[in-house]
Amino acid sequence: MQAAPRPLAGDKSPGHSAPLPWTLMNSLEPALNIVKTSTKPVAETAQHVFIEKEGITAAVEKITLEKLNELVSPKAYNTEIHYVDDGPLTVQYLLVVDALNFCFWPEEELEYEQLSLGVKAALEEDPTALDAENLMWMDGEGVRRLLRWPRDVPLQEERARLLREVGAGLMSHFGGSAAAMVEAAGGSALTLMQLVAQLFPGFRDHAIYKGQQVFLYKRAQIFVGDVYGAFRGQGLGMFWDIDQLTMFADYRVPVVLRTMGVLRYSQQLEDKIQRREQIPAGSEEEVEIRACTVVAVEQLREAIAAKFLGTAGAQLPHAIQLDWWLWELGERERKNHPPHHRTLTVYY
Ligand SMILES: Nc1nc2c(c(CN[C@H]3C=C[C@H](O)[C@@H]3O)cn2[C@@H]2O[C@H](COP(=O)(O)O)[C@@H](O)[C@H]2O)c(=O)[nH]1
Repeated sequence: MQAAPRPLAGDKSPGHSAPLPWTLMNSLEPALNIVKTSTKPVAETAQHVFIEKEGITAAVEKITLEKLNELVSPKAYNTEIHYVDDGPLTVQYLLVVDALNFCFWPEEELEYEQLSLGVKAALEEDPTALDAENLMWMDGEGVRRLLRWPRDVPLQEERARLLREVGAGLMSHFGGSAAAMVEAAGGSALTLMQLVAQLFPGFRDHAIYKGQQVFLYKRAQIFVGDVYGAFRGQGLGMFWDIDQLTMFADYRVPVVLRTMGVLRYSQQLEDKIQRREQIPAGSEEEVEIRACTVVAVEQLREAIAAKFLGTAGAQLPHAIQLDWWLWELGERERKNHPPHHRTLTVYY
């Protein structure tokens, strides 16, 4: 695999003065995939959530070559509900959306689409709406207006703080430009993931599970996946290691994997979720749900690779393309599916 181009000493790419150490770290260590490596041991010892081999086999059985081609098509990314102009403003838009892309469930009617369409409308109304210097002054009322919601949105003040954090981080490192931050990652998805998590604490989605640090980096990864999807893998969306990203550990996909028989919860956990009891952020149950979801999608991908090995015309979907399929399925079926787990958090 071609390593990311290493910035030459004194490289003066726009937005910063010296080569970024994390680019070197990731170009030297593309295998240093902290999400994959830290979620595996959780899945191996989990006591509340279990990955069912039979479920994986049954799910892959149903995937035809035609379905496979659908999963890898550029149309797999939903551009209807996003601002997409093939330019730097699309990157600014995606960073703002993914800074707010969490915890809609306390508001029954609020879904991800309200967020993506609300920010899109704000940008179409005022192209400077997402400029870093405006984000730096964002307040709770400004967030409610962004989402065009009739009342306060869940964690409204936190969402405002996270946007201020993005505005300040972009101003201090990349002249206010999210596109300059993407360019600084040198075409490496893992480098961009690390860069976002290092610059903006709100994206540093991790937990301590039985003393071990577990990285999920859901919003950092979804931002990279969204740039890849919105630019259809070209230009600013071209990442040589995009297949290193995992699925995005949210609260919708675990439900889909349960209905497919891929994930099984302990009776005790199932009862809590059925009672709509909150599962605390960082608890063993929460971390096991998220880590097992990541590992289960990796195992789905491996089983798909084995099934279609040598099949003419078959292209292996990236974990993020499997994610988009599972998430869209979960969104469509959410009224018929069992309840998702409810964790109050800024991470997903
Ligand atoms: N795993 C995964 N989680 C995702 C997404 C997206 C948006 N992606 C779309 C955009 C472009 C692509 O084409 C996708 O269609 C949102 N979420 C998460 O879901 C939850 C929201 O759920 P609900 O309350 O029902 O709206 C919340 O945690 C949110 O962060 C995804 O793609 N994957």
